[in-house]
Amino acid sequence: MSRTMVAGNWKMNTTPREGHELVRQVIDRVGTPATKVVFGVPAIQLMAVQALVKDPSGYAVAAQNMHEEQSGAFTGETSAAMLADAGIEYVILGHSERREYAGEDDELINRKIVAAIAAGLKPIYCCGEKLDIREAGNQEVVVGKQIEQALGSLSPTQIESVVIAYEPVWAIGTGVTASKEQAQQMHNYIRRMISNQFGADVAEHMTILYGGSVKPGNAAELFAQPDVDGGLVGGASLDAESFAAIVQAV
Ligand SMILES: O=C(CO)COP(=O)(O)O
Repeated sequence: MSRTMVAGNWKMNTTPREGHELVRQVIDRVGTPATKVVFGVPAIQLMAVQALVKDPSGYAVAAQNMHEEQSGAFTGETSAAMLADAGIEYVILGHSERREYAGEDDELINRKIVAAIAAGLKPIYCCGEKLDIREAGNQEVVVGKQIEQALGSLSPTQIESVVIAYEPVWAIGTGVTASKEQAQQMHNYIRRMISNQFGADVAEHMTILYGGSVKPGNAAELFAQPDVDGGLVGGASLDAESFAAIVQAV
């Protein structure tokens, strides 16, 4: 099975009407994709977009967050079971914006990942270093620690549901992308880490996405790296033409 994927993370953008039009235009342009294509949409659009992507095959929907508890008095929150029952396949967890603005850390993200997998969802786990860490050359130590805390407790069966997205914080929304060498080096480090802990077969099948200013102009060279299996795309996923071009770059 191919491990490639292009996922859009719309963040807090698009009204339901705009989202509907965006998905329709992407499907119009791409048709049946040669890679898995995922729309990470605002909560209010999950079910409508899920209904839109049933046909043609190759598309799926991701939530952008969920709560770690199964149910209860958590006003405003969404549970893993709710997402799974709505037919949602993926959930983005640990995005740097949630770490920054909602104070999420890898201990909490680990609990969310475990809850997501238990409900049958596939977590897209985001990790990545800030600029000062990169400048000090400590990116592998920091990303390694994030992955250890968030994924280290998983069983070999649980880890098979996980997609990892490496998103250097300094590249998100800045227009500055990691070079293909920087991306490949970190992705290879992550794959070796997964191999050491969970075995070569798990590592070989794991989808590791790059995120951070992916655009039609840089997608092909990033995705051509042996350990870069596709992208998690923010700004460029909001434009059907750009997103379709990135999908076609895989
Ligand atoms: O955060 C991102 C995807 O989750 C990346 O965002 P940009 O593609 O806008 O840099």
